Amino acid sequence: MARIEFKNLGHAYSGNPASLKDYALQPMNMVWEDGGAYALLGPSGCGKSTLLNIISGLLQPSEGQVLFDGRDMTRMATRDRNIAQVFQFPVLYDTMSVFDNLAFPLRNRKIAEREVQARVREIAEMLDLTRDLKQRAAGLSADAKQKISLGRGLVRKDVAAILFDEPLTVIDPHMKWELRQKLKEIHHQLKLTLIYVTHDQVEALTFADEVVVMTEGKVVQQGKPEALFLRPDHTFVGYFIGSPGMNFCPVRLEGDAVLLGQQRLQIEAAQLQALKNSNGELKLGIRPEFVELAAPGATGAVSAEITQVQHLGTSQLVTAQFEGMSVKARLSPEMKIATGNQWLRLAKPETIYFSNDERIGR
Ligand SMILES: Nc1ncnc2c1ncn2[C@@H]1O[C@H](COP(=O)(O)OP(=O)(O)OP(=O)(O)O)[C@@H](O)[C@H]1O
Repeated sequence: MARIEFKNLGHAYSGNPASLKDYALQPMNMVWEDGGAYALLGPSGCGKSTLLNIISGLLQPSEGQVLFDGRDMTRMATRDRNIAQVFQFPVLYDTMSVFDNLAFPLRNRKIAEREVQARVREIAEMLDLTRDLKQRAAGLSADAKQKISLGRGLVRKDVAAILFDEPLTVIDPHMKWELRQKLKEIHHQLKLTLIYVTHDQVEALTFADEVVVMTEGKVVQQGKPEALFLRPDHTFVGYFIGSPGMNFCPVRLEGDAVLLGQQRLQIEAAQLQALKNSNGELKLGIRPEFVELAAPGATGAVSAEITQVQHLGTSQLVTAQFEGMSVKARLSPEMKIATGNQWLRLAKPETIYFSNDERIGR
């Protein structure tokens, strides 16, 4: 396994970008630690496949370098990079048995047959494929075939990294959950460097130790799932992670007063200072999980109109309007909540402030 490093790495398919907008991947520095389990998360078209293909060597970046353990691999062919890749759809030999499919990457590298036998059985056991080893791949379901593709990705011990490109797309929802758990377990057992591409936040947050969030060709945050939830660096992370995502309200300063529309909001002194120090477009961000009902005129609260209360079993999802803005609150299922006028506390220690969409302050 290897530590993978990007040095000023960027890619523009046109070859001559005039501005940052022209990059599929904006120039960046980044490190993927040896043995780390990473998820690369972002919406369609944000540059995930471009990044993965640069690591595997299917694509040469238009600028910068890719290093494996300090060695420059930027111009190295795919076959010399020692990367295993698992795609959305099964890639295997239908006429071969499951065993031979799993053994293929090892036999191809002239690994001793005794070692092949042992390793294939080990991986088959991990993926619950032991019973199917003698079967021909052709007769198996799409789920089972994709498990074999995962096994083929995991079977070699000597790879620099394993790249998964939305590998659970064809798997049915129940088994998806099981396989995600399996991959996590396998990672802990084998200590592989894994990069798992997905546009599904649940998949990313359950699989990875570190999540890398991308939008419009840019990595906007790399961090542990809790950090993405509690301290998003960018409004996109607040919006994309969580269900529903973070609430955002534009705020403005008038001297020492923080205004949301016509209402004045009392906030902590340190946060007020951070707002005063920044000169961009300001927004308050709070997760629905942290919004509270408050007494009229309470510190950090605004007067709002509750327009909808949805009972969701383990919580109630409340929609409220004020000053032309809409916010959601996730509240306890036992509370009695009526529609109509109600004060909501939005300024709390958990509240994050953004300037030009980037987090400021604490
Ligand atoms: N071969 C190409 N030539 C020109 N532009 C491309 C090419 N491949 C991708 N792009 C563009 O680069 C940007 C990033 O695409 P990429 O496929 O990396 O995104 P993605 O996040 O993997 O999307 P998806 O989840 O839909 O696969 C997009 O705007 C896309 O249109």
